[in-house]
Amino acid sequence: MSVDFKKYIASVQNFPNEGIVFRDITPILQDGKLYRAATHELAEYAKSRGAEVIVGPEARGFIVGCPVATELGLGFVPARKPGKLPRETEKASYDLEYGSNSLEMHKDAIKPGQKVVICDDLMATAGTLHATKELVERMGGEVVGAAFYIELPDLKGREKFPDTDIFSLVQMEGA
Ligand SMILES: O=P(O)(O)OC[C@H]1O[C@H](OP(=O)(O)OP(=O)(O)O)[C@H](O)[C@@H]1O
Ligand SMILES: Nc1ncnc2[nH]cnc12
Repeated sequence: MSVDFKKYIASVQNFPNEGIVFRDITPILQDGKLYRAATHELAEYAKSRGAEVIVGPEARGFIVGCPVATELGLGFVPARKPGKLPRETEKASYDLEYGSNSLEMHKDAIKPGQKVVICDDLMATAGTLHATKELVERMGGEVVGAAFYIELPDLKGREKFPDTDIFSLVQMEGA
């Protein structure tokens, strides 16, 4: 099934801050066929990259990445916001379109040499991708790709990762 996913993304002006156009994927999630189709496209991509594990940043990266992992029979590793993981962690900080934050992963979550595809709903400035990739690499993992429902090309996230393969279902103009 070839789907025009853009039709199902809601654009909300001035959320969460003035000047931001929030791209809301919940209309995709609440339709079982669309959610499955989006998951399937990301799973085909991850398979083509030879993914051995899927990593997703909290929170929307869980919604996007977990079904990709289960479709492929792979494990899922969460990158969580600070203070949520109970065992020893690695931490990386990042800026995003509307603020800054940190992400943590359990230190033993990725095995040296393991091939990782990072999944998330959207790439804007790619600060989140940067932090997630840094955590994976600190543990000796290899990021073989990153997959998103939405990419905002005007924020030039892709240009920050000339050596990383990046896949997105749709590109949307504007910040
Ligand atoms: O490319 P960037 O500029 O880093 O922005 C993209 C990130 O921003 C959003 O997450 P957010 O931190 O708002 O968290 P949420 O998933 O918990 O809503 C989105 O889900 C991406 O992870
Ligand atoms: N414009 C945007 N819409 C939804 N999530 C985002 N995360 C960062 N920028 C975003």
